[in-house]
Amino acid sequence: MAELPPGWEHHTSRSSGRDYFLNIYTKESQWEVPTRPAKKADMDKVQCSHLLVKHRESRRPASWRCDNITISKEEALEQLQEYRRQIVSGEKTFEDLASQFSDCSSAKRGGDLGPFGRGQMQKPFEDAGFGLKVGELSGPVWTDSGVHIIKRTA
Ligand SMILES: O=C(CCc1ccccc1)N[C@H](Cc1nc2ccccc2[nH]1)C(=O)O
Repeated sequence: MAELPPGWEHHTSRSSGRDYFLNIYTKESQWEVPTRPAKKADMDKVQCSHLLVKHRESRRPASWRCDNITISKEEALEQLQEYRRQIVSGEKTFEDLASQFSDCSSAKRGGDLGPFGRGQMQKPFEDAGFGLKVGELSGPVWTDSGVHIIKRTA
């Protein structure tokens, strides 16, 4: 492979055997051979994944998992705290539980919401996300959507 622009690593996919390229700053990967230096994560953005449990008072008490969510706020919190315990103990991974149980469409991507800046997400979520260090897991965070645990990934 010709010399790569700065900030990229050349990898080979274990599943497909295809070459791919990893941005060493944002940990994002791409199939296309990079032609420009890898962009650094902008400090005014964070990247988070989350696991959302909705309840009957959620702004939209429905999701890909359930077309009519009727559990109480207390029950949602109990479920979320059990997921958090399993993640912290190492019994389960965040991505596995978010993929299976999150009431947000981001469940399809292990809970990943992509990078976001201030002013994009509901305020309690934004403040929690910007308050985390990379790799850190939040406690329960309440928004109009329900109750979340948030993992900052970049
Ligand atoms: O708003 C969305 C989509 C969020 C999303 C952003 C970027 C990529 C993929 C999904 N879904 C809501 C549930 C929900 N409420 C949230 C509040 C804050 C952050 C993420 C959230 N997810 C819902 O489904 O009711």
